[in-house]
Amino acid sequence: MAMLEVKNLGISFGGLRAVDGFEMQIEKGQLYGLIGPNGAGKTTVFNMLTGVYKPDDGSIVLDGKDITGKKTIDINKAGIARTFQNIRLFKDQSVLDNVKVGLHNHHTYSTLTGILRLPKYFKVEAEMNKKAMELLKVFDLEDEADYLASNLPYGKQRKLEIARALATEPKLLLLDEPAAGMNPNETKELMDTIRFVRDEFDMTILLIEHDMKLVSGICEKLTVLNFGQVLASGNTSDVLNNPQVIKAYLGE
Ligand SMILES: Nc1ncnc2c1ncn2[C@@H]1O[C@H](COP(=O)(O)OP(=O)(O)OP(=O)(O)O)[C@@H](O)[C@H]1O
Repeated sequence: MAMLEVKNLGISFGGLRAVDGFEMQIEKGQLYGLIGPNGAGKTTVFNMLTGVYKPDDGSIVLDGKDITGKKTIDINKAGIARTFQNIRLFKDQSVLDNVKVGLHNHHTYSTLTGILRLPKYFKVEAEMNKKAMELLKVFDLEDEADYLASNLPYGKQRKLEIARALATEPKLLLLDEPAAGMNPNETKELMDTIRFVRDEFDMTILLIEHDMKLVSGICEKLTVLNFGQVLASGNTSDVLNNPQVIKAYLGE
């Protein structure tokens, strides 16, 4: 069974058919890329996968469970986590607290327990601190646990965003232009991080990216969107050598 199976997905904004007849199948553990020119509909696909937009047509099945049209919070609980094109951390909170926000999906106590500081509160908090520190260690961020998120350099903020997404224990991780605004060294390090996350967490990853070096370097499969429709999909090297793809996108 595929980890993600998308069939005939479509959405319109007023008269604009932003995504039409979109299909995609991602197997467990795959590193999959969604590429295409500006305005092709890539982020709109992410927004439908994560419940930000409700699709007009089609179906989205995650690990055998139909999640089409569900709310963002329920989709996250079902197992999809994402990062954004523009980093969206809680900038005034510590690095540690940013990861703990993600952990709240699975570690909970009632509001009353929190207010009254009942024993369960301390137990759950201690567990969350331990788990969050473990995740920060994986990303080499443990020394900065008490820093404000906004004080981290750009590349580390990206890592922290990925760590926070992983804290929700997703089955599928969506990365929206993770290399945006990065210099070549930061991009190289990011590629290592993404590969590491896939291997270490046995994670399935779908990413949107314009940086062809990153795409050809780490993605095993690609889908190309053009004017809201799938132009090509398949193995990365086949897709990147497809004359239609070169004409519509790579030849720009
Ligand atoms: N909420 C909305 N209301 C109206 N139009 C929208 C909305 N969201 C997206 N669109 C339109 O849908 C089309 C696809 O946009 P989208 O942001 O998905 O493209 P993209 O492939 O992610 O582009 P980029 O690579 O520039 O990020 C665009 O024409 C965009 O203007």
